[in-house]
Amino acid sequence: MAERAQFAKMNGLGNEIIVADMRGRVDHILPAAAIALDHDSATKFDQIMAIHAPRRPDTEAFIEIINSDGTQAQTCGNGMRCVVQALASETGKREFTFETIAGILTAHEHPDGLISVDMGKPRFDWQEIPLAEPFHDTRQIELQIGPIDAPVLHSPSVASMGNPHAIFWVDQDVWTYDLERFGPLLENHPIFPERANISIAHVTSRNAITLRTWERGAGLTRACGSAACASAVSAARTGRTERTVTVTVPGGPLVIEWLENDHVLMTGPAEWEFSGSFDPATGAWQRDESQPSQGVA
Ligand SMILES: N[C@H](CCC[C@H](N)C(=O)O)C(=O)O
Repeated sequence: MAERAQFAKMNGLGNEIIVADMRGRVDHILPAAAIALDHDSATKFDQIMAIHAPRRPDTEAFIEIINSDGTQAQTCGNGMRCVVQALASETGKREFTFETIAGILTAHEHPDGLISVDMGKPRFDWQEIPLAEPFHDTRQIELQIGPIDAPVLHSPSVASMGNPHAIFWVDQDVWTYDLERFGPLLENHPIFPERANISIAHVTSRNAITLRTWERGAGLTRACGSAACASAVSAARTGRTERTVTVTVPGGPLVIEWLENDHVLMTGPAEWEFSGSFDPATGAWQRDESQPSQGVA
């Protein structure tokens, strides 16, 4: 059995996050441990954010992101806010620079407790999303689901926020679509060689979008920060909205700003639930006896 690591169960607008403290260790959280934690109702999660010691001197930490099916993700906006809240309460710092497998991210905590994450630049090139075949205009690609002559969802915009996203635009309430049924089919469609996060987006004004997401490797979630970013930039780029929008996901609102320097800034809350320790090899865990701090260590 590996030595136990500390974790905090948190959420970002209902996106279920485990922030795990893997600093000072050489092991990594195994897929089997992630799957075991997800199968326990108390620790059921959408992503684990594993904080490892920095690999680069200009960063606070290297963050590994693990979906509930044990696969890795390149980015997780809601999870990054949880990491910031955990480290801010541990260190008193408010500004952070992190490394993920997708690159460098910066984030800061505001005095009111909301957290902004600079999610980097969106990418729209079909090879970078990636798609399996060339589409020169990714504002709208040929893909549909449902009867051929009356598709239920069709012509999504596609974008990468480090991870792949497809956004289907609808003009009715997003809850009227059976995303639980269509999500897995679209996530695994051959057009997406690395699978994709699948969202349904309803633009309700020049500054507002309502969004539901079926996440790659995690299924239906109450919030997906990178999908909120991908839908905001895709809405602006197709002329549907301005560059600053409130994206309301099932868990609540996120403010997304597509800045002049092409970076996408996401602002929203994070919430601490409880802490414990776990075995990164098996997922066996226990709750801390006392719950004094809101940090992760
Ligand atoms: N919940 C995350 C996204 C996780 C992405 C993951 N499902 C993948 O790309 O595999 C977010 O807030 O951005």
